[in-house]
Amino acid sequence: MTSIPSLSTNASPVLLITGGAGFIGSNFVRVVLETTNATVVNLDLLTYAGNPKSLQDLEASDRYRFVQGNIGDGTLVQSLLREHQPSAVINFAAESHVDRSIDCPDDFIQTNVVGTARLLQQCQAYWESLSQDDQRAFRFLHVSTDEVYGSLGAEGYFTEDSRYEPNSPYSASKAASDHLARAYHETFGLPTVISNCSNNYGPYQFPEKLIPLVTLNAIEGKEIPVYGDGLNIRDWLFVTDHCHALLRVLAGGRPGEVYNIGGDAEQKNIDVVKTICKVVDELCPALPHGPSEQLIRFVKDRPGHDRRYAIDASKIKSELGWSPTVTFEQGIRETVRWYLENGDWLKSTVNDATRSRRGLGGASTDGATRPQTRAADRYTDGPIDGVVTRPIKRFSDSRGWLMELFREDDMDPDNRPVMAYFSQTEPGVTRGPHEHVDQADYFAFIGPGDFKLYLWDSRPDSPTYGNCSTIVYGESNPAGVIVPVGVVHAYKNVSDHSGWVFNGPNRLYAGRNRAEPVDEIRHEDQTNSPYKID
Ligand SMILES: Cc1cn([C@H]2C[C@H](O)[C@@H](COP(=O)(O)OP(=O)(O)O[C@H]3O[C@H](C)C(=O)[C@H](O)[C@H]3O)O2)c(=O)[nH]c1=O
Repeated sequence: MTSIPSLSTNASPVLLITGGAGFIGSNFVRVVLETTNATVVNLDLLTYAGNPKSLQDLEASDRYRFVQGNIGDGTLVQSLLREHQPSAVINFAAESHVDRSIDCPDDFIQTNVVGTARLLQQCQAYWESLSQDDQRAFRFLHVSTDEVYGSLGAEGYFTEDSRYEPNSPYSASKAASDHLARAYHETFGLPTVISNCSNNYGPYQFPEKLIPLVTLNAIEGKEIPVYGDGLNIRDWLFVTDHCHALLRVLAGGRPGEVYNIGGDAEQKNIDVVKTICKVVDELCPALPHGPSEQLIRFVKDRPGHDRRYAIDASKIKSELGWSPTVTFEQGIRETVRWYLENGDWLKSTVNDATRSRRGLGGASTDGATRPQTRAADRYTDGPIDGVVTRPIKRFSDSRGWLMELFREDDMDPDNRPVMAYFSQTEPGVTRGPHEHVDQADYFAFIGPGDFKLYLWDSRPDSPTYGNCSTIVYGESNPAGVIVPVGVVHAYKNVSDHSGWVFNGPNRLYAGRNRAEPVDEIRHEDQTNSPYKID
């Protein structure tokens, strides 16, 4: 049993673990409860990558307490510290996916930089309130990444003395948080320790990262995106090996020090992908799509893609007696098997937010004024936020009847039609999937007959990102529809007659002679696009 220092006020150690519902955090909580006598308070905001199901089986334990909340919430953190009197705070809470940080850096700055700063501030105040003995026992362990060191060439390794050269918004935000943890030690004496690890893999990893994403796509027969030439190198660390290393750092790491944690398992990405494909084929011989390797697609490279990461872990090995125990081959097999056996966990994860994918059928990202839409890897049936359906109203008097599609005063001013056109659609004809770039699309299917409307939510910031739905409109369901910017849509005439579609844009063609297009309609014409309906 690993021995972790406790405070004089507690019989056994109490750990405040932040981000404990995420991938590494949840594995760490499990390892702590299994191999120590510590009690865990898990503070996690439950963003898209945090899943309470990862720890559901531990909920009954009297050594485990879950609190939903933000590390940046000073009042909450202060009350947790006062109430539980932890002997250590282990900070896993972070936004961690490089691709997301490229698409949307703000959350990374907010959580990783501002959040860590606020957490440190509260920990500092708490630490100052402790007795001298308890101050000596206390640790703030900041869990970080080797990406802060930038990219290696073909030779060499990252050591604890390597220069910080972060290349992505993610690694820059982690670098900033490392500097803050270091500064709190240097300036205020808070006993902070920083660990920088290589790429983790194993159970409970959100399927946006390479290994779970490839595993799932191979199982489901979906294309497997490999960025660039596939020759980038990562050092792979099995997650439980990492957790045991962190326990050693907690028990014996010296305040103000940095420990690099690596798996001694350098692999080219393409080799990782091929190994996963082989293991999937072997464990699932009956898959209909044949050798999984045929799903591999080389796609556009990640911007600023670091070429190689490799860690020299000799400090933690010699000082704290830790070494990785799981080989890459064993770890991959165990991971693939876990994903095959844990469909329920996966469903609970990917229903809320789906795996990100750069390069496969994604909408182009070259225009700064365009919305940041991105094709999800997988779409699941579900409602789509912001799509509005309005019944078509029919009014009549002695002069005849009138159909009203949209009423100006119950529409958003941005969507009020200023022009209109009708188009005719033949039976069986599909209008190609497209999205509008700067204004909502609103239309009504007039009939005769029915049209099937297909919708895909491709807005990464949307609460229903990754959902798709189909709705039949027209004769059997007379309605007008408003489709927000960034929701890809297509429609197909499913009736036996030609039918009419009314479209009411507010400024599709503006200017003299209506010749100048204002809104841009972007068609999904990439061969790998998931937006296919025939
Ligand atoms: C998702 C994906 C990735 N890749 C490539 C990009 C990388 O060269 C490699 C691994 O990518 P991933 O996004 O899984 O991980 P890294 O960008 O190396 O970063 C990871 O390891 C460090 C230490 C952290 O600190 C990050 O939090 C963690 O996400 O595969 C592809 O080729 N295709 C894909 O679909």
